[in-house]
Amino acid sequence: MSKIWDYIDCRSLFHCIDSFREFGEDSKRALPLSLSIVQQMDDMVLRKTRKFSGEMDCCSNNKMEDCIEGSASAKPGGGKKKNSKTLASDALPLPVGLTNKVFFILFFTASYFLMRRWREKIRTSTPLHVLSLGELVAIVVQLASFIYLLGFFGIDYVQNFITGGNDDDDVREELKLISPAPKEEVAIKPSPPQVQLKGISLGDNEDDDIATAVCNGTVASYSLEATLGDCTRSARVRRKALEMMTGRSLDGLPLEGFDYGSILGQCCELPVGYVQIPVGVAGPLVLDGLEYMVPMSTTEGCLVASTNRGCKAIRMSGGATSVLLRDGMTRAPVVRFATAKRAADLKYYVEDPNNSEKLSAIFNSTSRFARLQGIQCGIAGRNLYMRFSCFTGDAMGMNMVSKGVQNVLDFLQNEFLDMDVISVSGNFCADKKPAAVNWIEGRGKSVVCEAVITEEVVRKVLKTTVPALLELNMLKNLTGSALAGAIGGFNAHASNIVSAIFIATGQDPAQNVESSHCITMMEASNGGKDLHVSVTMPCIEVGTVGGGTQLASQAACLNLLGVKGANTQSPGANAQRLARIVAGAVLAGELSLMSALAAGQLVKSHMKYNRSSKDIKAIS
Ligand SMILES: CC(C)(COP(=O)([O-])OP(=O)([O-])OC[C@H]1O[C@@H](n2cnc3c(N)ncnc32)[C@H](O)[C@@H]1OP(=O)([O-])[O-])[C@@H](O)C(=O)NCCC(=O)NCCSC(=O)C[C@@](C)(O)CC(=O)[O-]
Ligand SMILES: NC(=O)C1=CN([C@@H]2O[C@H](COP(=O)(O)OP(=O)(O)OC[C@H]3O[C@@H](n4cnc5c(N)ncnc54)[C@H](OP(=O)(O)O)[C@@H]3O)[C@@H](O)[C@H]2O)C=CC1
Repeated sequence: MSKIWDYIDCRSLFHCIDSFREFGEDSKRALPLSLSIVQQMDDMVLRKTRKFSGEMDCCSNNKMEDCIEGSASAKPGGGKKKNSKTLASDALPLPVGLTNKVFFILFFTASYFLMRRWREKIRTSTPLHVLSLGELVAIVVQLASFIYLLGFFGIDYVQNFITGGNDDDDVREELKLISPAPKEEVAIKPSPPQVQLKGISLGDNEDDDIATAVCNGTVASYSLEATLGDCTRSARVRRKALEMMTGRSLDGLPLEGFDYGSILGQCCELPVGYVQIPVGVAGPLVLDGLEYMVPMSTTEGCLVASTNRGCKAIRMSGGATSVLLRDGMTRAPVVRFATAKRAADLKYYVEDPNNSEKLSAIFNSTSRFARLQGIQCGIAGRNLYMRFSCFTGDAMGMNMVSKGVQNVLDFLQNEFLDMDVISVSGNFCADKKPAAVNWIEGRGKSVVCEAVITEEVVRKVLKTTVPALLELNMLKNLTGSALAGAIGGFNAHASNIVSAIFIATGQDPAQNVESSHCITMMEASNGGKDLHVSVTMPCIEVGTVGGGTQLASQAACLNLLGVKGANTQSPGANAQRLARIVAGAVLAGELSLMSALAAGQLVKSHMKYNRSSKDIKAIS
């Protein structure tokens, strides 16, 4: 019996039963009641018909992962099977809805008529089997409509019962399409052996046929995962289609050996393979009394060697120390009012300490970890920019802070009805762009890292002198950058180290822009004998959960550093440690490159480690 409950909306059915009771109690309401029953049954019919017509286009109406679940579990031929189902009503020339209405009205009217007649006969002691013409007609009508209704609802149920409920599975699949399921299940769903796609005929080599359909636009490339239910196969088919479309080979771009399920709905759309970037390791980096082997993913020869040399210099001088100055990710929406006065009203409202608790509660309710720290406002005419800053635990936090900001905007919209939300991001944040606001106020983790390098180490390991380094730093990193009008670029190559660690550990590489903001200071220490070197980096935007950090290779690199995943004891501690490591590695990189430049070693070293000695002509 549970099968039919799955099949028909229970609430509608109970409603129908209630209506039946009412019908018996008050026969005067027979017609309106039967019409309302018809309406309710019609809703059921509609749902049932939708199931067969396969009209639900999950990819256009639902989130990708929602529809993946449904289609990933679809049985072979799912779609076609649904289309080819035959209903009793198919035999009729009228639309299903209208036919149903007619038969329901006939059934209930005939039943009502017969019940009244039989009650009359019982009262007057007339034998029940003596039938008038009207009663005969009513019985025929009742039987005919009963057979129709049984055909529409009942036969299908009986068939299901006999065939083991295959069709029920279809219904469950349809329900799965509507309700999102856990992502993990999506990734591990076994692929169906055979697939039927609407409008294309599949031969022996299904993948080629599907690739052709992608090429000619019959099947959308982005819907392959949902349709095939197999992420690797989807990437293979998409890749084949791409080669067919462009006439260019993708040989050399690996396909196998990657878990495409792990990027679905989180890291990359339309995958056709993956790029291999080598990972080198520099270290040990001695930082805050601990040793780290730093993974760096790069194709710039010399970079890892250089950082490694810097690590050696730091280690031999007793290690580096770091300080975390602040930790808060930012997002700044822009809203517009009719006047600058109204924009200022909102500015005063969000800056009023009496409102901060309320706004924090609204923001914080969107996450277990996000905690609003403050809102900094900037006004341009009648437009208000609110730079929200929030703690984001071990996540880099952009999705998290955006979600919180959206919630606050929804609240503010009710308080300031004339507020026009232009965009959840108004560039006063500022994400992935060089901007003075980040350089001055900070974004993500602000870290300063320092070390005192002994004169002996400068001479023996770095092959230069303290005075040469002091002079170079002043003329290059400070004066030269000032002349260039730099914002946050008062360093030699912080972005080299930041990007390499970002790629290795699954950070968002575009955020290397502001994460590389850095001022490198070199000052004389111990009476001018030794070198005090520091890097101050106000915007290191890193996380150990979310984004690419969960991918196998990147997670392995985080594991190497001892900061993989969420820190359960102290949320945020892993991400903060990673930020300190980034700063420490930048310190090492700065020391080494600056020394190479001071010693006139740069070109020579790059000729050795960064230029191929192979015959390029022969290779290409
Ligand atoms: C290449 C070095 C390190 C040689 O430096 P060296 O002092 O001649 O090397 P060494 O053989 O004497 O070895 C010293 C230490 O360096 C390390 N080291 C040495 N070789 C290796 C290696 N193969 N692999 C790993 N580590 C290496 C290693 O720690 C070694 O100690 P050991 O282990 O022998 O006791 C040096 O010349 C150097 O650092 N050059 C600078 C290269 C650099 O930093 N490139 C970055 C890219 S430049 C750029 O993109 C930005 C730029 C330049 O445009 C920015 C700007 O405008 O300034
Ligand atoms: N939306 C945007 O504007 C932008 C997005 N991005 C992208 O955003 C992604 C990163 O967003 P981000 O918000 O960092 O990550 P996620 O969107 O993955 O959010 C982090 C998730 O991890 C959960 N979580 C579990 N444990 C912890 C913990 N200890 N600390 C923090 N969170 C934890 C959070 O829980 P809970 O649900 O309770 O918060 C949340 O669901 C990257 O892919 C990046 O490329 C980049 C720039 C802009």
